[in-house]
Amino acid sequence: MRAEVKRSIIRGKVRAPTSKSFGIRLILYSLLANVRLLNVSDPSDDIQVARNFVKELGVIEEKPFAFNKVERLRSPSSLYFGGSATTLRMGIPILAVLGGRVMLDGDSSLRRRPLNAIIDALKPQVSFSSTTLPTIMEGRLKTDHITISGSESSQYISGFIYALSLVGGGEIEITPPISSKSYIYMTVQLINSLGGKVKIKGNKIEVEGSSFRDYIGEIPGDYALSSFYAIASVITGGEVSIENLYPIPEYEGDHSIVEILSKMGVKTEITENRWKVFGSENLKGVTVNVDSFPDLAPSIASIAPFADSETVIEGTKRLRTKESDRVYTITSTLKSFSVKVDANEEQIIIYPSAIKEGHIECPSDHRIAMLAGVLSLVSNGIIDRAECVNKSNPYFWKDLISLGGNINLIK
Ligand SMILES: O=C(O)C1=C[C@@H](OP(=O)(O)O)[C@@H](O)[C@H](O)C1
Ligand SMILES: C=C(OP(=O)(O)O)C(=O)O
Repeated sequence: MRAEVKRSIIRGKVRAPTSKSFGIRLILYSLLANVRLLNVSDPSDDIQVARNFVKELGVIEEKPFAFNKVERLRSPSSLYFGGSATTLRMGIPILAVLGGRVMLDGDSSLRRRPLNAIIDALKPQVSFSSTTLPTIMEGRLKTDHITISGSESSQYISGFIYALSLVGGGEIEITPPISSKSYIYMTVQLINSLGGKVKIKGNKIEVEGSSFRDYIGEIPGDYALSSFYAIASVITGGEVSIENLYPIPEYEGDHSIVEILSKMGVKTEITENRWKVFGSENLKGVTVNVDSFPDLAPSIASIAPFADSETVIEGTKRLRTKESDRVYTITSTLKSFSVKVDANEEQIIIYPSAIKEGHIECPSDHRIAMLAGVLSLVSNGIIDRAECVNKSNPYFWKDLISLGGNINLIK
């Protein structure tokens, strides 16, 4: 699908897209208790992957997104994870405690992404035929003390919290540096809010056996995905109100985008579950390390060219192993819109620029299409393979159109 985007003013009210991270966690929680999700009508690709995963393990979906926990989970012989590294890397620890022999695979994007840390952590009890997908995983994890590197992905650690909750508890020792910490906090807070007993003690996480409460409720809104709507309103001279978000917790995370944009000069107001954005007098560049919340890099890159000073995105090393090599795809997308940008191993530097019409093909990375879509609302632009946004937010183009976006979608 091609999205032809013309200069627009983005303004109005919109419901936040549901959070991919919370959504996957809540679906995986059906391995521990019954789950009823009340606000999923058109699931994203990654939510669909998580839904299929729990059903392959034996969870019963009584009706759409109404999951019944089962006493005895099964070990499937093959599983397909699409492009969802969160479901894959949280799923591997769960499969390890269940034991068995299973072929794991994913799409071409997921096949490029590393699994070294989890393979090292599980040997010799669990073996893998390859260090990337497709791979055959065989064996069972018998120990309740795991040591794993924290520098590749936090998703493994979130997965072990679920896995140890399944088998009555244990301890995770994380070898520093610990990246994407905010997602570990998200997992701990969610599990503890539902009856779990998980404690973070320095670089160790203690998981106690527990009885878990059922979850009946919505998937909270996603700040990182909503930030594209907020930024689109700022750079096109509009105002938006984004509903159905969660109250900002004390730990940093995707919700830190609100503070980052405020520091750049964006006028915002946060109430209980609503994020109101009122434009900005003038935008200032910002220096921000994204190691704890890497998904914000494309969002920050979409507003940075409009600031009157340079923006430095630090902690970018692990962006190379996301759905695309995001150091390359962020810089090449910005350059296709005539933005002045530099990059090295640790940083992306974006300079004030007068952007011009751009044209990209989505590089199998939903957030890069969103970056290009937002820039195009100022300079005109074309995004081919625009359906790639469905990985996390199938409403992206429709929401922008409902907010005044002059966008033509050509199948
Ligand atoms: O746990 C999660 O929900 C996520 C963790 C992050 O990955 P890493 O921990 O690999 O950085 C993030 O990039 C991903 O989009 C979602
Ligand atoms: C990296 C991302 O997702 P995942 O790791 O789940 O593929 C993302 O949503 O930007």
